[in-house]
Amino acid sequence: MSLLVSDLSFSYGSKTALDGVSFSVGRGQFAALLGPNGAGKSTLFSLLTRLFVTQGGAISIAGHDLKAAPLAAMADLGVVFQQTTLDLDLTVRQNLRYFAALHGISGRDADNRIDTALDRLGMAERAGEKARGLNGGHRRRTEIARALLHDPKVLLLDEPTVGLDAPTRAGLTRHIHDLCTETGVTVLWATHLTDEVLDTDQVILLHRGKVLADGQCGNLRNKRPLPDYFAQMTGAPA
Ligand SMILES: Nc1ncnc2c1ncn2[C@@H]1O[C@H](COP(=O)(O)OP(=O)(O)OP(=O)(O)O)[C@@H](O)[C@H]1O
Repeated sequence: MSLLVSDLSFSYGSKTALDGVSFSVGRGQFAALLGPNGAGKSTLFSLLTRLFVTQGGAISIAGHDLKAAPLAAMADLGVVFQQTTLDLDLTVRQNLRYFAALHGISGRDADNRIDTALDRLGMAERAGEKARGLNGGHRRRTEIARALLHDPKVLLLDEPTVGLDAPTRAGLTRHIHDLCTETGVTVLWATHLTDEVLDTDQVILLHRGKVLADGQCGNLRNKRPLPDYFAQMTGAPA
């Protein structure tokens, strides 16, 4: 399994945010972490990215236990945070070069990786543009390209389409699905938007800190529209 989460729990003081969360995602799988506001998605991402320290349970990334082998685990992890983290005064290529350098990648190797990543995201022609001049969708693509530079085996995206219009959202969602198929990268995509999920995707339905359902979307929804299934399971509108 590329991503393994076992019996994970986390509390903010007396407030339980995650309660015995377990799931696994296989290589090249697109998994949607679906949950209404307050379900615990951001807390889970904070634990997966080591912003928070795990209180109970375990996380394994590409076979590396996050606690026992944090550097190896993080080397196989790419992350796209909800808030943009680009330097708007730098060009797309400069933003990516800076990140590559942080990973010890420089020179021709860095440039080759940057070209490949930008090409994959349909951003090759924008390499010389300042990030400030890009629209929201292209900024997101730049961040995804950046997250792929070090060839991670697992890519986490925390509500990556927030603030984007419908066609841009659809394009980005399609791109990431293609990426799974073409490169074998494993994706965990947090969202509360059911139209970003395909029937062949794995759905991990999180609600009030617990996994309510985990399976292939088509099987879970069983011919019902996904928003109906989501609403029935969580009591929240999709
Ligand atoms: N710093 C904090 N202190 C106390 N409770 C918190 C804190 N951060 C989150 N919570 C609570 O923990 C639970 C899970 O929150 P979390 O932000 O992980 O959910 P989420 O699914 O990411 O929601 P959203 O989509 O609104 O970000 C919620 O009940 C939330 O109110």
